[in-house]
Amino acid sequence: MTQTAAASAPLICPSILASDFAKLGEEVRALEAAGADWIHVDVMDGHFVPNLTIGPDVVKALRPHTRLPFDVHLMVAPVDNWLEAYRAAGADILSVHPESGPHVHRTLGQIRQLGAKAGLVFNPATPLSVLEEAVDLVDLVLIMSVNPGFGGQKFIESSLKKIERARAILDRAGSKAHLQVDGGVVAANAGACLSAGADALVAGSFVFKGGPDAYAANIQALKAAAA
Ligand SMILES: O=C(CO)[C@@H](O)[C@H](O)COP(=O)(O)O
Ligand SMILES: [Fe+2]
Repeated sequence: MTQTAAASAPLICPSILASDFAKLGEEVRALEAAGADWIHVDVMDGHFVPNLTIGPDVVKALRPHTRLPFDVHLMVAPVDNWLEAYRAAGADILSVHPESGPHVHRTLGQIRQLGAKAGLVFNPATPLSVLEEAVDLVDLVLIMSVNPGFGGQKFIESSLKKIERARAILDRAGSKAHLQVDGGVVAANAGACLSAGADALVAGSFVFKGGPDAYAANIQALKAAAA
């Protein structure tokens, strides 16, 4: 098992999909105050995944509420025509699925040309062979530990082996890309994700449970998993 990236404190990336949508600005401010590292924004188009969520205008409206990076997970197909709008709205990281367009190599290049960090996302049944071909083009690899579309799902255990395999590919290539896990992440499996080689954890339901007064403790519980 490789430990390269997991040795330091993990990046905690709360997914605002689990927040109170009537108070999004407040929620983002509360997450920053509670010690979040990135704000994970799940963009769903009702086509690539069976849910519909956050457009670029919402990202733009949230931008003044925090200095934390916006980590935008695009579950949209075709995705290319949306990159510029989300970048202009204030996205710092734009992550795309290989299935969301015919030319993922070009898409990743476009994201970097826009001045954003480029992320590549792997669904549970998507093989990592694409990463072998695109490793030099990515700043972030996201392993989905649920099938995308909804928060609150159960962590798929076989994701741990996939995190290990992704870590091996990144290390072999000498890549400094972040390795992020998304879906069903809770304190009880966070340590295993980090031991497998992840350095960034997305968590929605776990961070938001208990309301704003509990955010700091919930984030701390995930960070403590690194120990
Ligand atoms: O991308 C997705 C789901 O498609 C995720 O970011 C979830 O929104 C994470 O929520 P939890 O599984 O932690 O509740
Ligand atoms: Fe996500």
